[in-house]
Amino acid sequence: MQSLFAAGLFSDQVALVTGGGSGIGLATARELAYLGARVAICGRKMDKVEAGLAALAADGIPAERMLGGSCDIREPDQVSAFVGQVLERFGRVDVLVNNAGGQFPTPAEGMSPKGWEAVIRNNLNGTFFMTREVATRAMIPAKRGRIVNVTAMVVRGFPGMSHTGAARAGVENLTRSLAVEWATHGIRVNAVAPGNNIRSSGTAQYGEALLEVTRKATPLMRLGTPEEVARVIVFLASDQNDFVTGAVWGVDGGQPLWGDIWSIPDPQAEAKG
Ligand SMILES: CCCCCCCCCCC/C=C/C(=O)SCCNC(=O)CCNC(=O)[C@H](O)C(C)(C)COP(=O)(O)OP(=O)(O)OC[C@H]1O[C@@H](n2cnc3c(N)ncnc32)[C@H](O)[C@@H]1OP(=O)(O)O
Ligand SMILES: NC(=O)C1=CN([C@@H]2O[C@H](COP(=O)(O)OP(=O)(O)OC[C@H]3O[C@@H](n4cnc5c(N)ncnc54)[C@H](OP(=O)(O)O)[C@@H]3O)[C@@H](O)[C@H]2O)C=CC1
Repeated sequence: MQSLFAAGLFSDQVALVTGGGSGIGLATARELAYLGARVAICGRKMDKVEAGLAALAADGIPAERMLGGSCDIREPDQVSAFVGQVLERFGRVDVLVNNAGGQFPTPAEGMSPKGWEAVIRNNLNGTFFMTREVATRAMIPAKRGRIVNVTAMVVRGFPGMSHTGAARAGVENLTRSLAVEWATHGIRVNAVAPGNNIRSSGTAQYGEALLEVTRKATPLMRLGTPEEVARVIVFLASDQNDFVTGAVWGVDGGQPLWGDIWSIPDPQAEAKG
């Protein structure tokens, strides 16, 4: 593996990456580990976490520098237990990447209260629970930390997935609040918003036809990769970034600026039959 960043940039540091068993999370964990960090990854499904650990091992990361566990970020008890495991094993957390998340497509009018709540819990509540746990137990006592929240490109709303749009906007606002509240604790808090155009294990479920729609609505006329998102996350998580906090950085090929992204039906065309 080659990296844009200086070898050893994260030596002696510990990084916790939620949803680190697949996609953008795994690409981030790989880059951090390659740069010397000890990495802890988690997800709901242990088989995915184990596949992630195996991928890191295949890239030459020694077993003593990684830890994987099952943890549903929506459950405060599981979050507390996992953070406890990481602290017991590695003794500190320098970097937290809140990458775990996801949703399902549905028109707002057909969304049940449980469906709405499931996605808000997954993306907004889970991010807050993990952040608070890591900050209070590791970063605030150490007077040092870098948090990077992975959101989504929601500047034009998220028609067809309004629950996730609301949750991600909430995380962006949380990013700004905590950047100010915790500046005096030596903690920087930023967010990375991938465009809805990154080819990953996550977007595979949307199918090639929708991905083609989103590709054509991207000025750079291609889909992005998990590694391209990971590089921006890693920069923000590093000591090379010493004056950026409370920022939301898009990695989207210019998608917010141009093009019709959403394949939702045109209500007027529908009315005409
Ligand atoms: C239309 C616009 C599409 C534009 C497409 C553009 C191109 C792609 C852009 C993609 C951008 C984003 C990419 C990504 O985020 S990648 C990550 C991908 N991974 C995921 O998104 C999967 C995550 N999903 C989950 O983990 C779970 O589904 C979730 C946590 C969200 C819910 O699981 P949970 O176990 O909590 O939920 P329950 O099964 O208990 O159900 C609770 C209620 O929610 C309703 N529900 C759940 N899943 C679905 C579904 N797939 N479809 C419809 N409804 C769903 C369910 O019905 C429950 O409600 P009710 O009991 O009232 O029925
Ligand atoms: N790819 C894209 O185009 C875009 C992605 N994003 C966001 O980027 C992030 C990474 O997505 P991507 O890599 O593409 O997709 P993946 O589906 O590969 O990654 C999501 C990861 O999060 C984990 N996860 C989901 N919910 C939970 C939970 N409640 N607790 C713990 N872990 C959880 C999943 O593991 P498990 O299922 O085992 O829990 C999985 O490893 C997500 O937040 C996604 O919504 C945003 C915009 C666009």
